Amino acid sequence: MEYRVVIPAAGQGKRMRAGKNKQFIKLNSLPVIVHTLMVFEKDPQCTEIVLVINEKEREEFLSLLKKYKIKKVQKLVPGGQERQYSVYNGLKAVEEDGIILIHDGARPFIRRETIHQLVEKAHLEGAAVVAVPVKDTVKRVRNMEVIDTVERSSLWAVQTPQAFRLSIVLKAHEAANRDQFVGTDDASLVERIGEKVCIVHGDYSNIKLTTPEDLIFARAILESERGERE
Ligand SMILES: Nc1ccn([C@@H]2O[C@H](COP(=O)(O)OP(=O)(O)OP(=O)(O)O)[C@@H](O)[C@H]2O)c(=O)n1
Ligand SMILES: C[C@](O)(CO)[C@H](O)COP(=O)(O)O
Repeated sequence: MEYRVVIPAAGQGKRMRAGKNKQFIKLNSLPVIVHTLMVFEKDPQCTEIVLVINEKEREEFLSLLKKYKIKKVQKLVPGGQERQYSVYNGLKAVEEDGIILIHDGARPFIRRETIHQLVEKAHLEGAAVVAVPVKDTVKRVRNMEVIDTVERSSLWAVQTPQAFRLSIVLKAHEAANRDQFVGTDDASLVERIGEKVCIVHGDYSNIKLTTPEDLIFARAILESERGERE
């Protein structure tokens, strides 16, 4: 089942405190964004990658695409102030209907088999996201005081990719813009217009590189899975 992917990579990486966009940090001599792009470049079912970037970094991204021979990125689209606006700019650049994945450039460890399960689920149901059961106890807190404990058995930590029929996720973004709603993921925009969103059980290793310690985990994941990743 073919699909296209929008990869938002236009953030500043403030929480990483690396002094540059975390997409350019090297893991085993390859920039984070190249690890991520390669998963889709090598997947025969992926027909197009739309990469959303900070315009100030266009030359740096173009040079990486050339150096690593990443051919499926035919569109480099400018990002926005929020991740949601960057994703919307990417979605508007997709010209054909079908299944579209939205995947953070900062999540380099997504597995092809998970992507394919997700695409199938979205094809059947309209929307599906990768998630893992929460391991910690989660509490609602105000002013550093516990308000209540959230019952854990129904809690899942949602990651990306998030997969949708293009028409559904475009409608959801348009509604969010109209209502000036900003969500932390794309599925929340689809949920709020009443569409069903299904879960595909992913891997705990599909981490989002957000804070410095995530780089330690990332290098350990690469070491532990050396040679396994396609
Ligand atoms: N305005 C934005 C914000 C984020 N992203 C992208 O969305 C993904 C997830 O966002 P996050 O991990 O929060 O990245 P940053 O926004 O760069 O991190 P920070 O919040 O620490 O600055 C990243 O690949 C990031 O580049 C984007 O394209 N446009
Ligand atoms: C979309 C996401 O990766 C799902 O877990 C997450 O919400 C992105 O959050 P961020 O603060 O924009 O990184």
